[in-house]
Amino acid sequence: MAKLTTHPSWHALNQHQSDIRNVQMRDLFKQNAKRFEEFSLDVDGILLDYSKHRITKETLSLLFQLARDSKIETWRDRMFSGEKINITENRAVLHTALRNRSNTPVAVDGKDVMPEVNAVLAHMRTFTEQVRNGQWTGYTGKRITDIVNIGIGGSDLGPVMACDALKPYASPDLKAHFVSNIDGAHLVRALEQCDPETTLFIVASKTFTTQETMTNAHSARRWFLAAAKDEQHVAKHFVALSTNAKAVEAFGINTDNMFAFWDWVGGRYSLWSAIGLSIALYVGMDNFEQLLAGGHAMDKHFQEAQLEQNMPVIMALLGIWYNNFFHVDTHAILPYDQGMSRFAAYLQQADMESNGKFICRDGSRVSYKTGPVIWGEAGTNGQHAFYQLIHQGTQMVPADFLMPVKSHYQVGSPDDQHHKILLANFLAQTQALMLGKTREEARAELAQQNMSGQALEDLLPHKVFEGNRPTTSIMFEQLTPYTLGKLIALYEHKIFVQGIIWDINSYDQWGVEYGKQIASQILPLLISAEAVTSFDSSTNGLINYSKKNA
Ligand SMILES: O=P(O)(O)OC[C@H]1O[C@](O)(CO)[C@@H](O)[C@@H]1O
Repeated sequence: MAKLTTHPSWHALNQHQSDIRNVQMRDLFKQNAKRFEEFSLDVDGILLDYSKHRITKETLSLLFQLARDSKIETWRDRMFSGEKINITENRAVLHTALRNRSNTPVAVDGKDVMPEVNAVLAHMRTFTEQVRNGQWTGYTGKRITDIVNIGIGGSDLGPVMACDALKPYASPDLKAHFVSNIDGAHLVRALEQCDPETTLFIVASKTFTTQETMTNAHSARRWFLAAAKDEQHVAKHFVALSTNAKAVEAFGINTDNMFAFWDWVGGRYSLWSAIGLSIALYVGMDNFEQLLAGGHAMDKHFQEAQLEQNMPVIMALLGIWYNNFFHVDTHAILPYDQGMSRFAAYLQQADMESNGKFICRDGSRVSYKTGPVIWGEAGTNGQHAFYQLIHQGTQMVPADFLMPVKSHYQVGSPDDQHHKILLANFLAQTQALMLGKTREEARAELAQQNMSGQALEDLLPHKVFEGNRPTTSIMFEQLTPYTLGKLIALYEHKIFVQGIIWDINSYDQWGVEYGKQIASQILPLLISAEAVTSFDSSTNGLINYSKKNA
């Protein structure tokens, strides 16, 4: 593939950026009453408003050309067809097969994976129904009341986020806990709320070797056996979600109670697989399948819509526009829905572990910026924390605002004031960020408040908002399992498109390994009594301080 920066569209975008960088969005809205209609898209109940961006029709057409120069459509088809596009691990990238509700054949190494996918889904259905209807009991015959998912990264963040988001669909008889951190506090605090007789542990690990997960799982097993006494009872209380049957067996979990998935499912793309078992237990298998159906609907849109009407492509290109042509460093995810309060954390892994890379697919170093820092918080909490910087800070922070029109929670009657206030804030923020407040407007406002003279002049500069700060608004009717599935898949494909344009492999994560390697060298040294001198002086000093004060 030709180097990104040599594409004519790249040069044209650089030139175009210098032509329009001072254009004000407020003027673009004044000049074109149809700006919203022209820069928004409604796909199967998800509305994407990208009119509050520093773009014109020309910007978009250059960006679409860049996507075409990067052969997005070809790469997309290669991914969906099961080609091994994860070149450093020689693996296909097929999380889309997990939610392939059309059940069309998808081949890896010439073999259709759909029968296996469907078999695991059927296993999940049988098991979740047994647990939820009380047929599956603990070792004393009591029904399961608590599930504890033990996993980390992709084996945790997706299930945590989805269970939180879909709480209105949850069974009132089942509480879900998530333990990820190796800090013992995480496990202890979860176990404090559980009874060994009625707790089911789900050990979720693709590799079944991850230090945090295996240590937590062994400690949970000890906690359980301290009460249950007999190893045979483990079978009723521990199930595994993994690709590694040998390690599952070695842990002592019957492989009948193992829910499999495959190496072509990346950890951060795995909530659609058996890793979603905690979601299926919590909200029921029908709802889990709705989540899959939503993901599949977005897959079809991504595959079938032309680039100009393609939601993930548009979002990816807007990200490229700011990242590579305005040189911004971050991207905020701001859901106005309390249930989505873990959505930014989920996308942090999905995006940053995928696109935080400086090496091109051919092994050379990139000469442009790749993935931004992803962060965020649920509205309106974020407003009272970091929005100040988004409004008046010195750096541009493009942000996605997400909001359901209807809430699951009606508070107060006759009309739900909470949700209306939330909606008003959502709408106000994006408008304020776009419009800003000019010196003249601020002056008039202060005068109206009876300020004048030097006092007014002193305060005036602090009251000015430059505006022109870009936001995307994503609205949908209600946060249902189907809609959540669509939203997650939307972001997954956005990440894919950006990775292809940046010419990096979005599906490995070698960067995570290095820290793990060093931790394994340090661990034995923490146990010995001798002072450590083998590392740099800072690391030696910190190790020796911790030993002295242990
Ligand atoms: O499911 P596993 O194998 O325990 O891995 C957990 C996580 O660790 C990582 O490899 C690195 O954080 C992630 O990609 C993965 O989601």
